[in-house]
Amino acid sequence: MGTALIYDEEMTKYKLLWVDPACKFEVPERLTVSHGALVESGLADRCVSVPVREATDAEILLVHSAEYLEAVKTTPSMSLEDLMEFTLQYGDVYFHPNIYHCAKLAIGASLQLVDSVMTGKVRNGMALVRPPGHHSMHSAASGFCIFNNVAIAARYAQQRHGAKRVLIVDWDIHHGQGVQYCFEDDPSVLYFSWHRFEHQKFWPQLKESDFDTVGKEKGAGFNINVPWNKVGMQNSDYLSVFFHILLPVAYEFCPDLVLVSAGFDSAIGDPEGEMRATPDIFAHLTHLLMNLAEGKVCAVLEGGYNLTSLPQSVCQTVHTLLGDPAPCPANLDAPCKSALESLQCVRSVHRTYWSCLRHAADLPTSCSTKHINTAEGADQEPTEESSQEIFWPPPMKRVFPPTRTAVVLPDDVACPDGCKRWSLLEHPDPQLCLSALVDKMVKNEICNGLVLVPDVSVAMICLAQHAVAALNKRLLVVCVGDGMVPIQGTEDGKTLVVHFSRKESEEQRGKHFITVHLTKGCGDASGFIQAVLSLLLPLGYEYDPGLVLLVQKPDSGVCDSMWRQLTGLLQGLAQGHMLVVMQEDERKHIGPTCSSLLGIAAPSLGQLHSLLPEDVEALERLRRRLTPDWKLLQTTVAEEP
Ligand SMILES: COCC(O)(O)CCCCCNCCCN
Ligand SMILES: [Zn+2]
Repeated sequence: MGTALIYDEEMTKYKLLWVDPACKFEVPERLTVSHGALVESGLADRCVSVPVREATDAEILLVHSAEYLEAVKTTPSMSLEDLMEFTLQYGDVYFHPNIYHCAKLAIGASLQLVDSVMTGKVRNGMALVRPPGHHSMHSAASGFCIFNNVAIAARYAQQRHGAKRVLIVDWDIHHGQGVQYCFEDDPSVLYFSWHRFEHQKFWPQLKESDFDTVGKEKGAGFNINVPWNKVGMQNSDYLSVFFHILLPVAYEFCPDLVLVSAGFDSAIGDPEGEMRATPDIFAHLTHLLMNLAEGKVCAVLEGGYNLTSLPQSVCQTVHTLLGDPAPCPANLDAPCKSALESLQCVRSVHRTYWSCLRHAADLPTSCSTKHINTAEGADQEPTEESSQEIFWPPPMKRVFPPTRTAVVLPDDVACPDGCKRWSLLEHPDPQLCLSALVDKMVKNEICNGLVLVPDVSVAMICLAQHAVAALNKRLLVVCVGDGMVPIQGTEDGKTLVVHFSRKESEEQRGKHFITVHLTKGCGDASGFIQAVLSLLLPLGYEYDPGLVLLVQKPDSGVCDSMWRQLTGLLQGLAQGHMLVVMQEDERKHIGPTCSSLLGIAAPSLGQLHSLLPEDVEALERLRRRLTPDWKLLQTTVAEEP
């Protein structure tokens, strides 16, 4: 299944007709450079081009009032003076004779994308639109937005396609208050937004953009605000919020559709965001969402004003939507103190609504006091716009290996569609065969592989030794199932073993040999997925291996959908170089494993029940033990003594 790309140059045909410093950088070039980069890189040709259409009045009225729609309808025939007069009633937005037309196309593009994904015509997609939408409200334009594209798309997906639960992920650097207002009492739409806030000093300077606005009445818990109280947030800060807030909650919510308010003013170089996350981070943010809702992900452009990092970020997002392996995450280190403070605040206020956050810590003392007197900060100016030139390396070219998935199977087992059989014939010695396969992966001739062997333990040792010794690559070994893990020599840090087991392991074998104890092992989806999201992934991203070895021990009890989630999520590491090793009598897992290795989204796990209390305690004990060595596991600020 393909990736839809929806764009029409008509949406570049409006611009600011007078002087207004607040709106000066919302220019048509934002769209032309983004689309141009997709064409230039060959990505546009790999997408399914879907035409735009105009939204109907009924679709606009899903979110907006008739009065507001009627008012906007009068703008095409207005004189310049009338347009300026009309604009004055709203904030940080401008009107133009053609903006109503473009606003209808922006909604129509979003709805065409929803249709294409919900009907299964494509797997996922991106709509490049102008004007953006997430600030516009029931009866008001705001922040360059006329109509709320994504809010209308969410309501449309529910009414037209029967989507029950819709997740909106807003990674734009501004708070989409229009989306928040639209769904704040609605438990069927979970709105997640991070945004520059600076203790309410930053636009739109709303108290209700802070972490303690969680939704109202039945919608309580279904509105998640992550305020960035400082500029300069980096990749580690963004990933930490995904691992410790968004992903655990998103998997518990179990959406039928994921809409992304894809604003790229959260990328480095943007004059509005002033953050320092690099464009490749959007490859990982996108990848981490692609096993939700069976892969039904619709990204709709919001903001993004740096005409270099915007197209780079758009390309990173589309690369990943197409299934291309993600680049290795750029220089991750610890999340900053301010990010940790926000992380702890959000987890604390949401722990009553989400079982995956039940064990979250209390509000940090600093934040509760500062939280009381932030009102003082409201009237001050936000951080001065930095004038010095900012540089960042262009994202690495993402070359797709000639073979995506190689398989080593017993002769009597057919090679699954789309895979390439790696025959034992050329390499009579099975161990040599495995080593040769690893060599091809490291040379990027093969992306990933599945190997069925007589004895996983023997294979594991051989592969570990070869990968580390011969290839000098850091190796992450993820082992699922009880029993010994015969990997020696993790002391040198060249191998990190994470073992999911029902048995509490007595010996703690140091920082690089981690046993995750789950009462029911991998049989309990909610315990297992939470351990994967908030323990395994942070460890894996921080370790940044060159190769991932995923081993399924015999009778591990892991179910197909769980196994495919794990196989899918781990492909965000090591540029997708993952080798799955299973016992050769585990034939029923061959098909499901290969579909994940081929990039097909995993089935959803269903709405997850609460974690077992003993698992929660075990995971928290493990986190406390590991956090001094693994910074991305942190979820709280170190309390001042
Ligand atoms: C959905 O629109 C995308 C967006 O969120 O990027 C719009 C931002 C409007 C920012 C308005 N204040 C500008 C003040 C000048 N420094
Ligand atoms: Zn923005």
